[in-house]
Amino acid sequence: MASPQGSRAPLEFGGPLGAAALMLLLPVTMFHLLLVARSGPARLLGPPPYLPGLEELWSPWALLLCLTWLGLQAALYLLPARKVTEGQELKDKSRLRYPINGFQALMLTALLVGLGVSAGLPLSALPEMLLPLAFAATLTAFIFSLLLYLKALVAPASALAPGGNSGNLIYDFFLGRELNPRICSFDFKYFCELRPGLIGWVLINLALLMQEAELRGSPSLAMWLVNGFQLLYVGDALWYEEAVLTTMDIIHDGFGFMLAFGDLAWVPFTYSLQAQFLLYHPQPLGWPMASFICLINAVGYYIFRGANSQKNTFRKNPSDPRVADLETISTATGRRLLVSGWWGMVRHPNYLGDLIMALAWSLPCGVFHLLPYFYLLYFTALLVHREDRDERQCLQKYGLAWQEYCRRVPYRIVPYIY
Ligand SMILES: NC(=O)C1=CN([C@@H]2O[C@H](COP(=O)(O)OP(=O)(O)OC[C@H]3O[C@@H](n4cnc5c(N)ncnc54)[C@H](OP(=O)(O)O)[C@@H]3O)[C@@H](O)[C@H]2O)C=CC1
Ligand SMILES: CC(C)CCC[C@@H](C)[C@H]1CC=C2C3=C(CC[C@@]21C)[C@@]1(C)CC[C@H](O)C[C@@H]1CC3
Repeated sequence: MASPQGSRAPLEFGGPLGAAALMLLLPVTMFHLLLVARSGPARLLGPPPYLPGLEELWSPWALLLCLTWLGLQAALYLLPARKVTEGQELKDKSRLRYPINGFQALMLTALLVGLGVSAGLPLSALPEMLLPLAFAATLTAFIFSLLLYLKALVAPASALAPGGNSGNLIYDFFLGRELNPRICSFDFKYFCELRPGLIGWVLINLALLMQEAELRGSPSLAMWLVNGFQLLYVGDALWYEEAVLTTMDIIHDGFGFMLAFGDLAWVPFTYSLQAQFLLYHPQPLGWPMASFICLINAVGYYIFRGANSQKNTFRKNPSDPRVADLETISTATGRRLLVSGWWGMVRHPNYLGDLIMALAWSLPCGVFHLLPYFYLLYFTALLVHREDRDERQCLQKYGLAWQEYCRRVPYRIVPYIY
């Protein structure tokens, strides 16, 4: 099958073999983490405490809950939005329209959950259901990816993603064939990237905090910090929702198993690992250390937000007074590249801020277990790989100008180190 560009895009993620391995490895890792987090020794690198049988994984109630959650988030997505914005230009020169109401969905979910809890909804029972819920989410992601693959078979060539159309079934199923699968104006990738998984993540965190309060009288300081930091991160992503429209996931990647599983299962069940760990392994944390960790998170957030906002402002309007004085390089495409400000420090300052925050999310869990640092380790690998993919795409897009940028700003993520 020809790629939509006529020539085949180079294979990523180790080709079909790498894709097959990841499809197996990612769910296995997620279940390993869920099992180990609740075990006494909580050893990241040891074997799981036991292997759960199907009766422990499969629950029709969990599947129903998972589908109800998706239905609720879809209904909130369809509510009137404060703004409808246009995405990047597509190959056929058209632009898709996207509702900007993610933050509103977060607030309405908080309201509904608050009403539910005060009416007796047993939210603190959620942690006991994490295993069957994760299984239901994985199953849903798998079936959803299958439907997306089938939908792509009847999509016009112009709707296909640059990668994900190699002709190899496993590779294409993993990467995703269609760039922006939609039914009417409902955009599946945009919806999944920001709503059910991210909001589900903070809801699971909250349930863990409530269960800790039930078990020990009140939530620990460590649990408050993890909940607060991660709520800030999710709130920020939904507040600046429009920025996701320029990420490579939306512009470049198809919607397949990688993103469906990542969004619907991986994010809520592994990103909540620190809170899961704290429920079963309470950690003493004093105010001086807590203040220091808050400072680290604040520094990370400052860099992350500063860098992302600077680029987004510049891309929207290069003459905006907040960015008009920054030094730039012209490119043959007509777009310019920032070479001063945050983007003159390293080539991905936003990744640096994100990694500093990831460290702050693990530190409340102490330094005697590796498990709560899983996110930091995985995220470092993800961002290094992502940075490499982005560099290749930018080199292709900007050619000599990108080489000049790399010469002027030699470090990728960490100044003087990487
Ligand atoms: N928590 C998580 O699991 C994850 C979080 N993230 C976070 O999401 C955010 C978005 O990340 P991501 O989509 O990977 O990438 P970026 O937001 O870093 O976007 C990269 C793009 O920015 C543009 N760009 C690069 N350099 C410059 C420059 N000097 N001047 C102007 N534009 C430039 C290029 O696109 P163009 O020129 O076409 O505009 C490039 O393709 C980040 O903060 C990241 O940390 C990302 C992945 C996972
Ligand atoms: C499981 C796989 C190895 C990879 C799955 C990757 C996905 C989990 C991530 C790909 C890009 C993401 C982004 C975000 C969350 C994680 C995924 C979906 C954000 C929404 C997180 C908040 C930031 O402010 C914006 C991010 C955009 C990219």
